[in-house]
Order: sequence, then structure tokens, then C-alpha cells
Amino acid sequence: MAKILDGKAVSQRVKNALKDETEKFVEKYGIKPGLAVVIVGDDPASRVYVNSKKKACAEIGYYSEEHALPESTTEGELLSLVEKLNGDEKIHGILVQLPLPKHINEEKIINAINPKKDVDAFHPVNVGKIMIGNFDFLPCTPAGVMELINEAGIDLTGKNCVVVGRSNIVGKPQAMLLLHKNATVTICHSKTKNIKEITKNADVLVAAVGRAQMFDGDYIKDGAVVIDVGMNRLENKKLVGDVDFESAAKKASCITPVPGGVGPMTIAMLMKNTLTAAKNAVLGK
Ligand SMILES: NC(=O)C1=CN([C@@H]2O[C@H](COP(=O)(O)OP(=O)(O)OC[C@H]3O[C@@H](n4cnc5c(N)ncnc54)[C@H](OP(=O)(O)O)[C@@H]3O)[C@@H](O)[C@H]2O)C=CC1
Ligand SMILES: Nc1nc(=O)c2c([nH]1)NC[C@@H]1CN(c3ccc(C(=O)N[C@@H](CCC(=O)O)C(=O)O)cc3)C=[N+]21
Repeated sequence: MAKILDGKAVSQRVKNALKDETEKFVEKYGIKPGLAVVIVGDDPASRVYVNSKKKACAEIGYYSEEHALPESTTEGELLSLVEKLNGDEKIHGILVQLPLPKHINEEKIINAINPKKDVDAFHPVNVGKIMIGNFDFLPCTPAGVMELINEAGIDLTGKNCVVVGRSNIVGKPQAMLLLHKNATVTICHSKTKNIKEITKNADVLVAAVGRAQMFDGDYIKDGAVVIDVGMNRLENKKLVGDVDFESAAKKASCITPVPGGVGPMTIAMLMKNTLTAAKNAVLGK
């Protein structure tokens, strides 16, 4: 049976360490790291994430603000809020929850966030820095995955890593971070032919597709490390990943559960980025 990579436990350790660091920061500079979370509309799933971000801020000792705007908010109104937060000294990190309503251009909003406050690392300046390998922030979900792999003591050098999914927020940056660790990386997507043949050769599989339980044991190589980024709500309200945990766990050496795997790590990495942003701000970086 596979070893379970416990994202809840690892994220708690990360948050505990951040709490200690934050106490020192507050003592030295007399200010708290501050995070603003902006949410437009009332998608219940988004609400859950926003609430857990708020809770994590309180736990670690950050200042946090929530801006919950109605679905009818215009692009101009959202841009004005982002501008206001860019200029607000109490705020070191800005997170605009995605997806945004269809009438708002996401790219425009992301581009408006001051890159120094872009704790999601979605701004083109930060995306470019990640590509080069010299960055302030790592995108939270891929960084959380790397932290879990690292905690498990897995060396990625020369390993065949397969990422399924190529979104700007998960798949693409994930592939880049694996590459930085000297893995041989394959990216699959909806136009990829014979996905199973590719994933069956993966020493490390990262599933980030958004298809409930797509990857069963047949997709997994014996002894593989299986990382499940997917978050899918079934009709019975149960939350499942992109991996069919029961059957994949029979083949894998290590596997992340959903819930309790990558999700909590995403929040922990957001918290880490917020402290980094606050430190850079006080140092005038
Ligand atoms: N744990 C966490 O913290 C987070 C979890 N998530 C979850 O991760 C999943 C992916 O999120 P995100 O990247 O934003 O999703 P997107 O919908 O933006 O991207 C999905 C990707 O999967 C590919 N894809 C879709 N169907 C298939 C298929 N049948 N075979 C192969 N590839 C396929 C798409 O290909 P193409 O490009 O060709 O369309 C696309 O690249 C979702 O379940 C989401 O809820 C997301 C963010 C954070
Ligand atoms: N600007 C922006 N940044 C994001 O990072 C971002 C976003 N928009 N939009 C939505 C996705 C999704 N996401 C998750 C974060 C935590 C959990 C998480 O903590 N999940 C818990 C379960 C939560 C539940 O029960 O629903 C777990 O896996 O254990 C999940 C998903 C961040 N995202």
C-alpha cells in the first residue's frame, strides 16, 4: 500500500514555522504582514477557499482584509479596488480569486496587480521570473506540490515526470518547477493522444485536469509518486480528485489524498508568499 503524503500535516508545519517568523517580523518592524483577498460573485466553492485563507491569516498572525463584491461589479470598479490596494501600505499581498465573472477580463485584472504584491505569482513579470528561475514568489499550488515531494525525501533528478493539464495557474508552472529540479518533464492536455501510455511511464504523475477520478490504477506505473491536484465535487457533494485513489494507491509508492493533500499546501504557500512580500516591502526591495 502506498505511503500517503499528508498535506494537512505538512501545511501545518509550514504554518507553524511562518507563525514563529511572523512574531519576529512584527517585533522588529512593528507591522503585520497584510493580505487582501478579493472575491467577485458568490460561488460556494470559492467561498470555501476564501474562508480558509482568512483562517490561516488569523492563525499565523497576519492582518487580512476580505473584499466580497457582487456578481454585477464592473471591470472598472474591480480595477479601482486593485489600484487602491496597490497603494495601501497595510497590504503586502493581493489575491483576486479566480475565475472572475465572464464580463470581467481576467488578464486585465492580473496585469493591474503590482507584481510585488502578486502573491499568486500570476502577473506576467512573475511568470517570466519563474521561467528564468530567479523569482520572489512561486505559484501556490505548484509550490505546494514541490514542498510535498521534497518532504517525502524524493529526489527528482532524471525522473520522468508527467504533468496532465497545462493551465497558467497549475500545469504550466508545475512543469517548470519540476524542470528546475532536473526532472525530465512531459506535459499532457486534452489534445494528447494515448495519455495512458505516457502516464504509465511516469515516475511522478501530477494530475491537474479537473476530471473526477480519471486516473485509475491502469494509468499508474508500479512504484510511482502520484500527486492529485484535482478538486471535483460529485453529485453526492463528496470532494474527489482527478485520481481514483483506491485503485491508484495499489500501484503507487506515494500518493496525495483529496481532501487533505495539495489543497491545504496551496494555502500554506500563499501564506509563505505573503510574508515574503511583507519582508521585501520593509526592505524596500
Ligand atoms: N489543490 C488546489 O489548490 C487547486 C486545485 N485546482 C484543481 O485542479 C484542477 C485543474 O485546475 P486548472 O488547471 O485551473 O483547470 P483548467 O480547466 O484551467 O485546466 C485543465 C487542463 O486539463 C486539460 N484537460 C482537460 N480534460 C482533459 C482530459 N480528458 N485529458 C487530458 N487533459 C485534459 C486541459 O487541456 P486543454 O488545455 O487542452 O484544454 C487543461 O490544460 C481542477 O480540478 C481544479 O479545481 C486548481 C487550483 C488549485
Ligand atoms: N487567485 C486564485 N488563487 C488560487 O490559489 C485559487 C483561485 N484563485 N481560485 C480557485 C483555486 C482553487 N484553490 C484551492 C485552494 C485550497 C483548497 C483546499 O484547501 N482544499 C481542501 C478542501 C476544501 C473543501 O472541503 O472544499 C483540501 O483539499 O483538503 C482547494 C482549492 C485555490 N485557487
